[in-house]
Amino acid sequence: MPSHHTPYAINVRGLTKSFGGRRAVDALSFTVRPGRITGFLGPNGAGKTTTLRMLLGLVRPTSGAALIGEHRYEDLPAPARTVGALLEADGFHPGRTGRDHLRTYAPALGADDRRVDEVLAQVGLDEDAARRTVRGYSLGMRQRLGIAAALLPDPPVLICDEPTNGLDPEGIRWLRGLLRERADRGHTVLVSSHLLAEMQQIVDSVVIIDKGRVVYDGDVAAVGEPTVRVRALDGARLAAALTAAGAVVEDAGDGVLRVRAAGAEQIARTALREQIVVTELVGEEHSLEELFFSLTEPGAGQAPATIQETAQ
Ligand SMILES: Nc1ncnc2c1ncn2[C@@H]1O[C@H](COP(=O)(O)OP(=O)(O)OP(=O)(O)O)[C@@H](O)[C@H]1O
Repeated sequence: MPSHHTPYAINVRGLTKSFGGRRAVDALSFTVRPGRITGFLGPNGAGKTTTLRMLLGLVRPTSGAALIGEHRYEDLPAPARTVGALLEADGFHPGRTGRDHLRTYAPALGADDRRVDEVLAQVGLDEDAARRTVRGYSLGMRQRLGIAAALLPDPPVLICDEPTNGLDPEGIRWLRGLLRERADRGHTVLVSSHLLAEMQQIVDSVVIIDKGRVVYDGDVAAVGEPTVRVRALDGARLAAALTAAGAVVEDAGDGVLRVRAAGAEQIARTALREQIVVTELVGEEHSLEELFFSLTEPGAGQAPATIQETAQ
């Protein structure tokens, strides 16, 4: 049997799910690597929850595969110990205390009472909270309890659907630390969310889907990298000079160059040295939010974007 510490990638291959005649998930393919936090983003109805449910063996794919490592969830030797999942934070018995809730699940997951107390502490539910019935929990406390349940077996794969729901800014910071710690231990972490600004702070990679298809799959660091938009009378010569100086230059069409790895001042100095007239020079910041809307707004292209393409 694989040890708790065996890393598992998540492999989604040609995954399709139709409800009636409608494709909620449409030939989706992406990989979630261990040792990173991957965000799974998309507008309402994009197919995020359906995809996560297929990964957890709760929904049967129409075709394609949703694999943990190379196995379907139900074919894993110890699925519940391998994959921790936070789906919706309302599957709790309202009359049961937080601690009792975890104790109910613990034996099947190979966790003892000490582990229950450990995860309660990890999610910031103190002794008073642990003794209270879930009926009196706030949404944020329920979310923390759901995360505690997912962490009980210390699983190498953690899948969370909208984990920031109900968390205040402090709670979001705490969640970020918790997910980071798991990724740093080589675990696989997949988190779905609508909260793009927060996701940009939390995740390393992002898979954006829209209408059941991947529209972006890449590093968040590449999304946030600033670029400079330049227009010059002799664009081709300026591009060559900038490239020679170590910048990454892309022809954005319509006479515009998009430059990376060089600031506006360096570009202006290069143009001055080469005696090229610059007619436009604008710094551009790229947020995940901006990318998200450019890819998912009505009329946005459906082809999977590369980092180069999305910078245009
Ligand atoms: N059991 C079901 N029967 C019929 N249609 C469904 C079912 N589950 C999901 N759908 C449809 O599939 C599409 C994708 O839904 P899904 O919940 O996966 O999207 P989502 O990205 O998680 O959205 P949200 O952010 O709103 O939760 C939607 O059009 C939804 O109505």
